[in-house]
Amino acid sequence: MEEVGPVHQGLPSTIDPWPQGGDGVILLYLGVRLPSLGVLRQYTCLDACKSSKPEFAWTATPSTNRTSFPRLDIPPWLLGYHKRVIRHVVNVFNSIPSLLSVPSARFLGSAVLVTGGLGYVGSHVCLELLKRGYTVLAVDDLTNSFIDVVRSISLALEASGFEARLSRRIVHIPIDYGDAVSLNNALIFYYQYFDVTAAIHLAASKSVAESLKNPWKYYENNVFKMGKFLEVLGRNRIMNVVFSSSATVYGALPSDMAFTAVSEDMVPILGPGLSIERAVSMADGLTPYGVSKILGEAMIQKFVEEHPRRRAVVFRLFNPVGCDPSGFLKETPRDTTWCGGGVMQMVKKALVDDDVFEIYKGGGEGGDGSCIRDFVHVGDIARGIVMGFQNGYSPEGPGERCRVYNLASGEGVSIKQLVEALEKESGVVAKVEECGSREGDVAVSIGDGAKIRRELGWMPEMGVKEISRDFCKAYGIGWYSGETGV
Ligand SMILES: O=c1ccn([C@@H]2O[C@H](COP(=O)(O)OP(=O)(O)O[C@H]3O[C@H](CO)[C@H](O)[C@H](O)[C@H]3O)[C@@H](O)[C@H]2O)c(=O)[nH]1
Repeated sequence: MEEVGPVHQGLPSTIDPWPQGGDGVILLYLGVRLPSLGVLRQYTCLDACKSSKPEFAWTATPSTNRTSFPRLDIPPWLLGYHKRVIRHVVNVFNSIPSLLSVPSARFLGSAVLVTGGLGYVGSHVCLELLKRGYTVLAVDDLTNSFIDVVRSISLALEASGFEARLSRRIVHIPIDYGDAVSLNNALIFYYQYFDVTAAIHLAASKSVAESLKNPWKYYENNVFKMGKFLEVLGRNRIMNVVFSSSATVYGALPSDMAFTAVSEDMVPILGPGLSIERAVSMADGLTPYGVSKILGEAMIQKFVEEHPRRRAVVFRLFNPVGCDPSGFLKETPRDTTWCGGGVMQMVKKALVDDDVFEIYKGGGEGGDGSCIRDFVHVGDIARGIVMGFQNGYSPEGPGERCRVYNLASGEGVSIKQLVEALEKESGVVAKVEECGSREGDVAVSIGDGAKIRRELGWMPEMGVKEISRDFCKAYGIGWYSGETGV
């Protein structure tokens, strides 16, 4: 079998592997030789480099603050011969400068593992963790994100008035969260520096429509890989887990209950007392994406049951929208067809590129003909997730070791109302067209937020106005086209 190569091997060639550090931000290269991993390349964004602390002075020296290391290129004609032996020799040569730049192992405090850490919700969660002084290990294979997000997070952190401090750092681990061997090796490596105490699992394929076309991708990415991931967490004794599930587990409600705000107990987590058949009948009209999330929740429950010290919080996210108020951090999906083509991106096309925005039919009787969603500002979502993660440690927290919460505002907003709010905030009028309903869409989705308010004290701080304002600011739409941070 082919030896496991460098972990960034599968990345598209368009990615600049050596991004430049921004103003006041130094991107640090850490190269480490691990037995089965080849040369593991990490980019560490250390705001701490600004610190005058002597133990970090080395990070700013010219030898480590460079954007590329000398590499030995293998001529193609040589590749055919004794491929593995040659690669091994080359790796040894290549690892010499890396080894010279690695600090001696020392304990730098605790860290939180965030899968999908450079994605839309993930990057905002990383920002929230950094604001609260945590070190973040962001696992992200860049299939639906870009390396530049690390820099955006740093800029947003600075813009939010948080001074760069030694205790705040984000490390990007460019691997697939379901690649158990690489993840395990990365954790073994980082345990030299950090005590990885918790994992926030956000990585997933997330399009309802795509899951109908290609269900196997959803079972693979959201279920099978998650099983391997939990096994790695168990092996590395990570006891606290937060899992982002979705409102999609509720499916569609009967028409006489269409405007009911769904509560957590309407679809409990699958377990011995609740079979999958029963769950599917409770949540009518489930899509493969919905099933993958129901199974994910069940796996988290099982993970917790297996060890008395494990705790988990499952969040059912309603529609995350908006951007960080700084304007530096926004949704930058690589896949703009499915997992990045949410409603806001579609309205943006109409506002900026003069496209026609298609309003899908839904909403039920008494509505305005468009679907109704419970939109939650992504900053509020991130704050809720971090509150849940912190509460997981708290002995005073609610007794159950695996808890489930809706991350919902409790208020329904129609798509037409959302478009109006964006038009008002930007000063641009969008061309719209009313169409038939979209396959897999539920007409109304509103979550009951009473439980999370009661137990965690979370409630959204921003509504549709702030969502529209921050979105227009981040993308420089209409009146915001001259703003900084765009
Ligand atoms: O061009 C468009 C795009 C969307 N919509 C409408 O806007 C609403 C939101 O659509 P999104 O595609 O943004 O989001 P969904 O509600 O379909 O899905 C979202 O919520 C789900 C939970 O219900 C999952 O969590 C999923 O990952 C997340 O993207 C839907 O009613 C849809 O009909 C339009 O009218 N026109």
